[in-house]
Amino acid sequence: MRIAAERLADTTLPTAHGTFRLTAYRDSDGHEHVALSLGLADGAGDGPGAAPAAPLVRLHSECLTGDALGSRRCDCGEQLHQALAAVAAAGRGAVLYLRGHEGRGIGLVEKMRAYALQDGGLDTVDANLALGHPADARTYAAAAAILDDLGVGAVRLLSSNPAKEAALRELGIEVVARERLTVAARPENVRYLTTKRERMGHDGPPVDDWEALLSGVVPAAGDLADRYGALVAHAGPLVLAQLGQSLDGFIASRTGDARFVTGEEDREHLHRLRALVDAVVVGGATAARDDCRLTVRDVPGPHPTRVVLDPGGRLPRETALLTDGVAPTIWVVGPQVTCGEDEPGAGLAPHVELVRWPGSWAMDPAAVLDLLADRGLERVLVEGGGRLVSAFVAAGVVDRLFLTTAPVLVGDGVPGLRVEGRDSMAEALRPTARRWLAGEDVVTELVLRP
Ligand SMILES: Nc1nc2c(ncn2[C@@H]2O[C@H](COP(=O)(O)OP(=O)(O)OP(=O)(O)O)[C@@H](O)[C@H]2O)c(=O)[nH]1
Ligand SMILES: [Zn+2]
Repeated sequence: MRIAAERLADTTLPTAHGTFRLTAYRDSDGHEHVALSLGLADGAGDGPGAAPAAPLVRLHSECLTGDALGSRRCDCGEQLHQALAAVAAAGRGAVLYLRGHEGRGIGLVEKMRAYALQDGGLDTVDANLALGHPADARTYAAAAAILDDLGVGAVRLLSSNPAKEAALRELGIEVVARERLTVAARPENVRYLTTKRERMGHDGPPVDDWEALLSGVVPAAGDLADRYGALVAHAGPLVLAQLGQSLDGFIASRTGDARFVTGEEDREHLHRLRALVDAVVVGGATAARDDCRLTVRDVPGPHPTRVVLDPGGRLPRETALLTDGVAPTIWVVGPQVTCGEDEPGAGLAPHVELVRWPGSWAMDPAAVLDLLADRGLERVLVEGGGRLVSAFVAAGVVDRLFLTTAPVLVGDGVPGLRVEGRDSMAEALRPTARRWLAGEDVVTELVLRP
């Protein structure tokens, strides 16, 4: 049964989008709603044969944080303004501002509790469920009653939510079309937008799969979801390793020329891995030889912290990692290394932290990972050179190894991955493998730890 919505006040409201008729209602639950409308009375007078097109209508759910405070966690504020602009442009229609809908009907305080759970990793649906609420507790009877009062029996609905359309139909309002409002995906809202699409049946424009993965959401299907979804979904510490080598197992020629063993697609893959981890680790000799930057350039995404394991302190002071300032760099040197005339680390750029490897230990992989974990860097990519990656693999600390092979034969040079020799094939390492083509190259992903 329709909740009566009583009309209590009628006035006008000049806004940035034009001057609307503003009508106030109270429903039988005590919620006070407003309708901002334009041209509805005019349209009603068109008479038979010249029936006006159904007006543009938005049922806007109250969202204090988005509508009034400009929150970027959701798309509500932008949708409200787009809807008002669309109705103004059409010259005929209404935006119903529905109270009691805050937090999809669970109220402001509960929505903020849900946000706190989302800060801890839950998505918007699971956060509601964890608090004992339905994913969506809104009802639209008051909205239908208000439309009735405004003389609107058929609408072109501004929404990406098919459930709203169905609810209005149930309540006897004809929905002749549904038109979507588009809000730009941003790092802060992409997870929310993706969850609405993937879990709440919204059919707004798709959020870019890579943006979704960067925000921790795994799209339902697609190459990127297949390749990187498991890494994104993996909770807790994660150690990845990656090497690009020739088919005969070299990462550089015998003069150290490493440009370029694998192709552009593999480099893009490497940049995606970098964007998905907290830190990348390289050996000092490799960093000195390649003067690499270890940043994310081929795809959107954050740069990882760069960690150079350099027992001999060979990294030249003018190298990009120590001078470019674009991402934090941790330079781990052996206990005996002197870094200049003065105090260790004197004169280093502010983005560089110098760590002296304590006393007698070798830079053993597990201890390196502990050092990084102490700094909150738990998702780590070990990316070169061959000896360093092999040492991490041999230490049994790598979860997944991405080994790209390029159809090139180098004959002699800097070796890529090396594992301990076995006497028989039966003893050889044969981990679960997945592979895909990256241009001319083959990426093989080996699952070393389940
Ligand atoms: N519980 C909860 N509510 C939220 C969250 N983010 C936004 N909301 C509320 O969701 C409501 C808006 O609903 P949406 O799901 O964004 O969109 P919709 O109204 O279903 O669909 P559209 O018509 O396309 O906008 C507002 O009342 C917001 O307060 C959240 O993370 N948790
Ligand atoms: Zn909102």
